[in-house]
Amino acid sequence: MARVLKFDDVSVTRGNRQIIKHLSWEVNTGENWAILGLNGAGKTTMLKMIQGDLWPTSGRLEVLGGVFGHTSIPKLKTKIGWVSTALQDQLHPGDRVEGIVLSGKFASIGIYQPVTAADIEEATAILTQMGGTKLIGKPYAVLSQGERQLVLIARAMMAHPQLLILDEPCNGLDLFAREELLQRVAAIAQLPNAPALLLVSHYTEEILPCFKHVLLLRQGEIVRSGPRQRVLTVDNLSAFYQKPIQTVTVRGDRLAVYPQ
Ligand SMILES: Nc1ncnc2c1ncn2[C@@H]1O[C@H](COP(=O)(O)OP(=O)(O)OP(=O)(O)O)[C@@H](O)[C@H]1O
Repeated sequence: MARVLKFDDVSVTRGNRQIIKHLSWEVNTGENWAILGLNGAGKTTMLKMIQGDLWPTSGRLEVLGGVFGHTSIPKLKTKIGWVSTALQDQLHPGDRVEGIVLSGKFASIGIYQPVTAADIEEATAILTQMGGTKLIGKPYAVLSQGERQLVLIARAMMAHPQLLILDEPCNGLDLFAREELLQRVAAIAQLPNAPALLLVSHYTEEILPCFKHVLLLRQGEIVRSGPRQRVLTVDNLSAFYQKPIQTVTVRGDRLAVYPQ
């Protein structure tokens, strides 16, 4: 497949307000993108569209080779991994970690289909690979925020996704849990059959070097998009936030941004 997704003049209207405005954007195979935007910019709306939970009011949207209106959304969902605190809210508190990971195979909340011994083996292997062996057997409700995010990533990987959406995955994580989670994301990017990664974050320092493309979204419109070196400049970011900012480069290629 040559490309992962393509927004072509996509708009979303709610009431008399356009919350996504004539958005055109393309993610090609092999690209990982980060999306930055202040609260209310329309990031969640974009992600909901990509997963087929919300349809464009106008325009054309293509995700993993399927054009909305001509493709099966339930089938599409099985190819997309989704990690977000919104998904955490939908999980059943009493479900055990291994069951949650297994449910990723069916893109369901809970398991309603037969599970094979190979499935169980794979879920255990994924959890082990991610350093989550100690979580096996624990109910979801008792997990820390960092552990919950780890389980969601493992769940997403269970489906062998072609696209992995990370919607503010570091929300609520302490300093060390955040770095740990980011390193897991970096490891996923290195996998031979790595999914395309789409990260939504409020913090530029979470944009790991594996995210070589960045989109800046403001009030439903793309302000800038393209290779990170061209987008993440002091001038662009000051113009984007409409406030003077200063930047500090941390941990190699990661950029921390502060108001001046
Ligand atoms: N169903 C809806 N009806 C009316 N307005 C909506 C609806 N859904 C979203 N909006 C509005 O659209 C705008 C974009 O919302 P969205 O949740 O996509 O922003 P966001 O960039 O994800 O914000 P945040 O960073 O706070 O999560 C917001 O102003 C929101 O109030």
